[in-house]
Order: sequence, then structure tokens, then C-alpha cells
Amino acid sequence: MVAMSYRIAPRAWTQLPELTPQQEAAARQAPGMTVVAAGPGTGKTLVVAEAASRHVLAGGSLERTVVLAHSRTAAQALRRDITRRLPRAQTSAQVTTIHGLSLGLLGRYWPHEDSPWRLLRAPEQESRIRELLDGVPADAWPEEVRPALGTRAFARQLREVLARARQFSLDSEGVGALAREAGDDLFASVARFMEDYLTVGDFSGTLDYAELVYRTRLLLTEAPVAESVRGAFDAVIVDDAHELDSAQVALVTDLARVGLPVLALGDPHQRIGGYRGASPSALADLAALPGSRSLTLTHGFRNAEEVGRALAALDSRLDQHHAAPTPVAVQSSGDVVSRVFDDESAELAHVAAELRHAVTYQGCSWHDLVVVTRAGRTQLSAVAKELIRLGVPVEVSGDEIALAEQPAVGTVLLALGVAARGGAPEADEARLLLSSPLCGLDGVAQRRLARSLLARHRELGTSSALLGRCLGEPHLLDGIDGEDAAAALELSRLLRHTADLLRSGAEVQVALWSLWDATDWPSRLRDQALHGSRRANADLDAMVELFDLAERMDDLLGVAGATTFITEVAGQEIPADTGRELAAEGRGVQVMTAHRTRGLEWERVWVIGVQEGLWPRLSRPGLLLDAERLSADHLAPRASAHNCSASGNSSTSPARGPARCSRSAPCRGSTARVAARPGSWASWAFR
Ligand SMILES: Nc1ncnc2c1ncn2[C@@H]1O[C@H](COP(=O)(O)OP(=O)(O)OP(=O)(O)O)[C@@H](O)[C@H]1O
Repeated sequence: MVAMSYRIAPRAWTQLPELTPQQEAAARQAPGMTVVAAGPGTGKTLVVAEAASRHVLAGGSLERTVVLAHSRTAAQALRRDITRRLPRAQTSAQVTTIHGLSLGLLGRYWPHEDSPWRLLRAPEQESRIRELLDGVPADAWPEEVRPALGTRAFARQLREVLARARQFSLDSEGVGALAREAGDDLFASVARFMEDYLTVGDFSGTLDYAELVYRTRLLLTEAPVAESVRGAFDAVIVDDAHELDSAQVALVTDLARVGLPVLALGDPHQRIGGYRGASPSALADLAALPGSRSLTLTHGFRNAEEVGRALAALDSRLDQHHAAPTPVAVQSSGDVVSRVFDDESAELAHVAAELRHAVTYQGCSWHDLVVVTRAGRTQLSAVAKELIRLGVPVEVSGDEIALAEQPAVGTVLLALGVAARGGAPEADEARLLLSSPLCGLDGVAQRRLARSLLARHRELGTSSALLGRCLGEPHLLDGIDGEDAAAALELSRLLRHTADLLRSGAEVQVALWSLWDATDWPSRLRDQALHGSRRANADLDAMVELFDLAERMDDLLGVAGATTFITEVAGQEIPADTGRELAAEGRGVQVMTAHRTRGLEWERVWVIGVQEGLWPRLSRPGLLLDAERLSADHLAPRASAHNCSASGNSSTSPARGPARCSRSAPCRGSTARVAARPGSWASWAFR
């Protein structure tokens, strides 16, 4: 296990910074396409905010300037940034994501007949794919993949392939033609499946993200639409253009082609969104539009010199074709260290000790510090819990915790799962449910109830076994007086009632509501939230998202629907762009996954769990259906699929030996081996 700790110089400006001549040139509006390729912290986002606000100050209007950010949170931050530059109250800025813009254009120029187009999020898309796979005869697929057809992994890989096909503007015929050319049976089946998938989407008025962009591009090929779009907007500004996938690049290029001035800024070496298909050549492709202007920004304002040097060393290992110039750090000082610890727990113990030290002796506040961990929300919660246990106050943004791991959601899903199986929980489930807010029996109350059960049914087993059975066999509670038995009986009835609802084919959201609304738990949470409880607020937010999800998956019915729903929620590992994307409040050390760190700044950063082959993961073994094959085999060769942003992978793995990046990373000294836990003599002996 390895931790890297970056010392990053604090932000010194409280007022709006003055633009450098390079930034000035970039912020000046020019016709056609302007592409700014610039390294980390060089002021790209600053230029976006300046360019948009200058447009308004020069007499334009914000509604006519489209500003595109990579996520809703980034869009919100940019909106704030732009409006604070304007002297008077302006109608809110058109800052959105490329999907937001596409949905707006589609709704305006290509409305669905019955109801507005609805976006399918990844879990819903996967569940639709699984349903369709269910209905297709197995012999429609090559023999080698048939055993996998019913699995979640196959549906996920198929979803990626479908999305990638649309990103390359391929329809089912296009995929079929490529498959024929390559003699690829598997992709021939994918092409047939794609046809069904698109037809069902059309019929139900739903689109996935890739399809949305594809259709918007089709729209812009119509002359009247192109003309209307040109009349509706004055300019398009794209932040983080390196996050665009091929279809999005093409859409932005189309906007320039219809006559809108486009300013796109990005860092060709940052590709955090690679897992979503971000194109390695996004900026180069935008710059390839005839007549486009290419600019660079060369001063790095974020990182201190030492950090900048370390990043530059990592950066030099990436493909230098179309690379942005290495930023020259404006601030000196800084520190980069890389160390190898014995194991994960020793690593966290050291990091916790350093976090406390930074606050106690180095004048940092908790919110100046961040611990960056591998993607995957399960790992993140474990790290957060351990740091809390080690005495570090921790903040995790709501959407970084898997929905299924939110305590309130976990309880309701457990009850839903039990109801889907008829309403009788297993012994351990029963104990969890009895102690949950759905029943509220604490340890003492449960022991009391268990003793009463034993006194009445000694011949049936131990007190613990009887407690485990009482919800499934409520007659065991007959004749037992007191609040404990009454509460258990109430819960048992609730589980049966929900089971009946599911058996009668009720929508999953109805069953969920029956569980949630039956007790005074929601009103208790509401009261606690009103009194400032963050835990209660987080629980309520998570429940709102759960219901939101259930509402959108309104085609899930009955027992089978409930089972699918539970699996879907459990499988949501990548943070979605949802309402739970909350800003942290600055009361603790932030713990977050790498891809959430984009554009944010801290004084000190710990990147933990870096391990060769595991994180960053440069290849994806074990794929039956690899979306990369659409690009690698069937399309023109692209840049290396290995995407590596210089973010802290200069590390070693004890088992595998030093990773390539770290061996020459210009960290002060070499990678240090730190044995044992902090405070023990051994941990210092090896420094
Ligand atoms: N001309 C400037 N003078 C002073 N500070 C600046 C200047 N330009 C940028 N900064 C500061 O540098 C930091 C990074 O700026 P910004 O976030 O705009 O960079 P970026 O290139 O978008 O970063 P990223 O690599 O995360 O995309 C911010 O704190 C910003 O205020």
C-alpha cells in the first residue's frame, strides 16, 4: 500500500485574479473554433468565466451564451463564477452539460409525440438491456457468450458497446457492416440487438446519453434547425473539453460549423472521464476544423513548483502528440513524497497521524486537507469509517457513498428484499430489522423480548433462535404483552402487507412507500433534520433519491421487479450526476474518489491506495464484450487506450515492485519504505 502526499501551495487571491496576456487572448471572442490546450491549474476555468461575463459586459446576454461544463456540479460552480463577475442581476447563465444542451435542443426541435423525451440513466439502461436479452433466443448469440447472457456483467458490457457505437455515430447497420467485414459474430449479434434496443427506446420516448447526442447531431444536419440554432445563440464555450467523447466532439464541431463561435478549453493529458469514453484526441479533433485557432496557457497557478515538477515527470511518459505545454509554476516551494506502507491499515494510521499533525502543528484547517482514494464507493466508505475511528473528522459528499450503503436506504431495501421473498426474514435479517428504525428495539429491548419468547416457547429452541423467528412466525408473539412484542408484531404485519402488495404485482415504488410510510420514522427524521442533524439530512436525501430511482423505473412490478430494483441499487457504484451531489461543508477532511477532485484545490492532498495494476487500472481484463474493440479493431487506430492523468500513481506495490511512474518521479528522495504503524520504533527506523 502506498500513500503520496502532495504539498500544494495555498490559494492567495481573494479577489478576481488579473488575467495574463495569454489568458486575455483566450478570453477574447473570435469567430469560428478556438481551441485552448493547457495544463493543470493554468486558468482554463477562469478563462471560461471571464469569456462568458465579458460577452455580457459587451452588451450580450447570458441566455445567448452556451457554457458547457463536464458535470452538473461543475456547471453550478461556473454559473456562480460567471454571475459574480457581473455588476447587475442577470438572468441565470446558460451553463449546462452537453447532455443538458442536447435535451434542450431535442425538446425544441424534435419533441416526442406523447411526452417529453426521458433520459435513461445507466442502471435503468442496464435493466432495459437485461429485459431485452431475456426476450431474445439464446441462439441469437454466439455459443461462447450464451452462458453469460443473463448476467449483470454482460448487460453492463453490452451497454458500453452500444454507447460506444453511438459515440462513433454508428447505427445498427453500421455496426453490422463492420462486424461482417471483420467476420465478427459477436458484434453481428450486437448489431441485431441494437436495432431492437433503439426501437424500444423510440417507442417509449426514452433515450440514453449516447443516443441523445447522436440525435442532436442528426438534428443539426437539417438546414432550418441549423439556422434557428445559429440565431438563438451568440457563442459556445466549453470547459474541460478533454472530457468529450467522439460524438460530443463532433457535436461541438457541428455547432461551430453552423456558424457559432466556439471556445473550447482542455488539457489533453487529463482524461478522468476515460471510463465513459472521453476521447484521447478530443482537443486535437476540435482543432482539426479548418480555420480553427489554437492557443496555449503556460503559467501554472495551482501547484507549487515541486508538485509541478512531479506532474511534469509523469506527464512526459504520456503520448506527447498534441500535449499541452508543461505549465511553469508561478509559486515556488511545495513537497512531494511517496511511501510504501506495510498494509492498508498501517497506511491509514499514518495518514490519520499526518492529518492530525497538519492541523495541530502546521496551521492547517481540516477542510484544507483531502484524502483521495480509488474510484468505487465501497472502498471510499471503508476509508472514511477508518479515519473517523482514528479520530479524524471526515466529510464525504452524499453522492460518493453508494446509495445502497446509506443506512436508511439499506434498511428499506432489506425490508423490501424480505417482502419479495414472502415476508419471513432469516434470523440475522430479523435481528437487523428489529433494531432498525422500522421497529426500534435496541439491544436491551431485544433481549427482553427474546426472554419473553423463551418463557413461552421453551420447547422450540433458544431465545436467540426464537427472536430470529418471531417476525416470520408472528404467532410466536401471541400472548406476550408489552411494547416490545407489539412493535415486533407491527413490523411483521408490515412485511406481510408489503409481500402481499408485491405478490399482487404492485409497482416497486408503491411497495417501498408502504414500508417507508408505515411508521413514524420519516417524521422523526424530518424533525431531526430540522434541528440540524446532518445524518438525518443525509438519510432523507438518500431516500428521496431512492424514490426518484423507483419512480423512474416504474416498469418494475411485483416480486421480480423488487428483486431487480434491489440488484440495480446495489450495483450503482459510480457516482451518478444526481441531486445528492452535495457540496461538502468544510467541517472535516474531505475523502473523495479521484474523479471528483477535478478542478478543486486543497492545501494538502493524500492519494492513498495507489497500487500497480490495481489503481490506476490501465487495462480491463476479463471482458467478454469490450467496447474498445469498436475503436481499436474496427476503426482507425487511436492513441493508446492507456489513459493516465498525472494524479498520483507514481507509486510502488509491495507485491509487484516499483511501478514505472514512481521510479523516476522527481519526489524529494526516492520512494520511502515505512514499516509498522505510526508511533512504533520500527516506523521511524525505516524512514
Ligand atoms: N492570472 C491568474 N492570476 C492569479 N491566479 C490565477 C490566474 N489564473 C488562474 N488562477 C488561479 O489558479 C487556480 C486554477 O485556475 P483554474 O481552476 O481556472 O485552472 P484550470 O486550468 O481550469 O484547472 P484544471 O486543471 O483543474 O482544469 C485558481 O485558483 C485560479 O484562481
